[in-house]
Amino acid sequence: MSLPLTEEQRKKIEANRQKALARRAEKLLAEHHQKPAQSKQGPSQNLPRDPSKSGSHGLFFKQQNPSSSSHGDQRPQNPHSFPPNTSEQVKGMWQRPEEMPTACPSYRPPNQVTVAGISPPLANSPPGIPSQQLSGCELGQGHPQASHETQSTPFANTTHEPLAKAKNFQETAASSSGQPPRDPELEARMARPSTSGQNVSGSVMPSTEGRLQRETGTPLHRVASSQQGRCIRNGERFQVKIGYSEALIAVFKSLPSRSYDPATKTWNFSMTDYGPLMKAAQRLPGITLQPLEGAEGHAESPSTSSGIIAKTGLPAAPSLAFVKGQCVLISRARFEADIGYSEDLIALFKQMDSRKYDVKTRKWSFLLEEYNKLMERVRCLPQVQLDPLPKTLTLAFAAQLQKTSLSPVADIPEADLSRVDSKLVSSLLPFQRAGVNFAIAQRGRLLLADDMGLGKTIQAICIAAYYRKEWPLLAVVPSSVRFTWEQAFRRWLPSLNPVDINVVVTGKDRLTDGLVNIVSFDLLSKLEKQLKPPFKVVIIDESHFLKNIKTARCRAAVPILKVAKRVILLSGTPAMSRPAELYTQILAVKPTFFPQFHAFGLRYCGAKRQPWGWDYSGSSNLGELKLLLEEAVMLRRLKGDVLSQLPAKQRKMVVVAPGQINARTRAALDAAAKEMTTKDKTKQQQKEALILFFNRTAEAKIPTVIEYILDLLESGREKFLVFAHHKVVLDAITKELERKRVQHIRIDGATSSADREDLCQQFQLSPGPAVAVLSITAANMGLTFSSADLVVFAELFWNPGVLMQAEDRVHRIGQLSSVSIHYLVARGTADDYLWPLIQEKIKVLGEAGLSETNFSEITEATDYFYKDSKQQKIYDLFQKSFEEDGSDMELLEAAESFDPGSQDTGDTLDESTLTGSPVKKKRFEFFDNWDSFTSPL
Ligand SMILES: Nc1ncnc2c1ncn2[C@@H]1O[C@H](COP(=O)(O)OP(=O)(O)OP(=O)(O)O)[C@@H](O)[C@H]1O
Repeated sequence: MSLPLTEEQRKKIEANRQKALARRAEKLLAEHHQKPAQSKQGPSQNLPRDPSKSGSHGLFFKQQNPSSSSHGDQRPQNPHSFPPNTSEQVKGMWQRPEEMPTACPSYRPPNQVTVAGISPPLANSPPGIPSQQLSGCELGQGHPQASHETQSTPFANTTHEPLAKAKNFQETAASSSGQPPRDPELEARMARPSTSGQNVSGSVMPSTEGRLQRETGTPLHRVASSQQGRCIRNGERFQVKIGYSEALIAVFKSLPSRSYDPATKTWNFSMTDYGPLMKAAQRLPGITLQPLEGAEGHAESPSTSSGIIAKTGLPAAPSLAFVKGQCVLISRARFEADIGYSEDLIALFKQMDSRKYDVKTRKWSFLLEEYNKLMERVRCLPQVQLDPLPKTLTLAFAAQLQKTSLSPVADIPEADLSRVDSKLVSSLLPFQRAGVNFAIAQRGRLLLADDMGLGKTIQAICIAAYYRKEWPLLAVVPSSVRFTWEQAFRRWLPSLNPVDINVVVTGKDRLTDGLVNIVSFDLLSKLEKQLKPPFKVVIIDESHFLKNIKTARCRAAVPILKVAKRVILLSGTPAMSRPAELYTQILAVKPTFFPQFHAFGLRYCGAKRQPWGWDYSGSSNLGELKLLLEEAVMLRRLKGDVLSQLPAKQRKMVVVAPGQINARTRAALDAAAKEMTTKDKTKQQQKEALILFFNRTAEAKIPTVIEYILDLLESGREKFLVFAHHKVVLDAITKELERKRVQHIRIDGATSSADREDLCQQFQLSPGPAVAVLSITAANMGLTFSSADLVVFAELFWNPGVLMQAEDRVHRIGQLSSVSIHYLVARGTADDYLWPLIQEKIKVLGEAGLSETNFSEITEATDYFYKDSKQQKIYDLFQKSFEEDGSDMELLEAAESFDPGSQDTGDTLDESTLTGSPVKKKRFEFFDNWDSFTSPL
């Protein structure tokens, strides 16, 4: 379940983000002023090849300079790059089609001339050059009184790919200065009066550029500013957004319908002036004006509006507008050209058999099998730059590029699972079996991102078991579920000898002792030196824990994953707020896809260059990212997709870490257990001992319970119920939720009836994350919490009827989902006896037809069998005590009044105990709706 943030939360998050950005910008600006020379010429800060060695991988990367590194061109690789000798063609100002390279034999664009040299010069600026970054350029600065200083283009902050054809030329011309490429012929021609005698350029150049030339002694081409802008339709009029250019303003002023809006500092015109304006703009050196989107067929488009030309007296010039765009994948079978208007391009598009025009988006799309043909022909249009699909995509969809399969989903073969324990294979639900097939088709490297509770564990164990010959296996899991994983291995792989399972509990344990080795994220970073030789099969549970490369856990895990042969990542919420969070997980599964973050950031994180570096916190091309992930990296099914295969309730026994019970509590527990089995005790004394044991159990479980709850929140669980019995446990949970500022309600024996209903409603209607902390005995009836689909029992209770009633607070009318129930069971505590007792009772009820569920079949297998007579005795005592009339009351009262502080065990509940685990770190920040990102387009 994943709900959107409230408006208030969004605002708060955005405000905080802006503050952080502003602080960072200030700091970097200050640094920049202190060391100007260094900032201009300092060594390039390339992204490291191995992001795991980067110290700056976070939401924002420090300023990079990809242009100067070996991987400088991190733009998508063009598999169809131009032959080097074509650079000469674009140096010349006027390029006739018949002079086109023979690489474009079939296509003849309409007879026209093009200005290659006026491609946006700043497109060549490497992302790392700071000169434009600090200029604070804005869109729409065509103010008549604007400063005459040379300004960067409004697009200076975007990463322009230069005309591929002009690459060599541009690299040499612009590499040292970052200035526009030189083309004397172009300059000479541009300086000539226009054929109409209306010397638009000439009227401007002497006054600005000529003056600059005189003052600086610098040739024109060195100081000429480049401006890129665009036309935006606004009802019957259109607006021009572009930086300041005196020449252009002169053009604007020559147009009859001109109007200047001081508020937006932009000029606008009626559509009758569109054609003349575009033509005049094309004649201005360094000015590139993107036409109105979807201007195809517009009677007044530049090259067809002869009527307008006659009206204004401007010459009939060929279409010289430079258009730039990119190819984007829109389905497994089709790609789209996301590009502005160009008559030639449209003519070319119309030659494609599979063309489709979307009137809504005004974009053309084609089958992938026509991709290569289209790209080849587009290269023949010098005034068009259509960036190819990233190489990663063309490789991932290679089959479709050859011959498009129109199937909306990939055909995945059925894997032969005969080598895996039949118990496991026969238990797989159909969608789980499909998950295993997908994993094996991906050669054991995938991100299994099924919704929570869909059984990622059983699938992961099956996939790992398929590669059993390559074991030993490493499973890296949150500390709170290490023993649950141990249980799951035992349950699903009976062929695995339990002694071969090694659960790493302390930093002194060996990581490689077992055939199956289970370790927490935090211990992994302490034990990483033991990882040689590397594990070939690795499972990472809750892999979103690795989203930030700066963390020790991620730095420890990523290198292991890169060299492992099989990598099984599991997460119900791989990214909670932004695509950048997916990067490390993609890197782990497919290290070759995006070896550098920057390329990923540019394509999918809406990377923006800021004065202080690159901001990767946004998102872009999400549909394409989803397709790529689904094709080659990730499998995600939502509960709703497979609801018919799920039971109404799924119970899970979570074995919580006994390692977190401190020595003092452990001693108290042992003493209480001993007390129960001491001979010659009266019945009353035995009962008192049992109550003490039960109370000590509550106290001992607190840290692990809290860790588990915080893990759930970090994993994106938004709304759930936590039932506990002892006041001390309820208090500790609510205190921690308050500390972490998690919305919560509490209903216990002290809550009035009126308040119960209000609190319940409050929880039901709460849009964001919320936890209901409930007393097992006071809130197990009469309340509806159907807006949650998860119930956690922090404590066990001896009466299964009460537990089931409590479960049914979410499993009731109004519940549309399958409900998950997690029972937290702590080894070495009263739970060892309560858990089998509960199961036994349910079995009896089931046999009598009084219970539709059977715990032992639905929940994880338990290995609670009593090895010695002492344990049997305790079990018997539990059974006897809880079956006798009145025992419940006695125990309830004892639990209510239990105060560990009064029994000199307060140290077990102090802050350090509660927060000594990794949970003390900031656990979650955003709960954006991941599903809106992954849901079908
Ligand atoms: N095929 C199955 N047969 C029996 N039990 C199953 C099956 N699949 C899942 N379960 C049970 O469903 C419960 C939830 O499974 P699991 O913990 O693997 O889900 P998950 O996808 O990892 O959820 P989360 O993301 O919340 O951890 C477990 O108790 C598990 O044993």
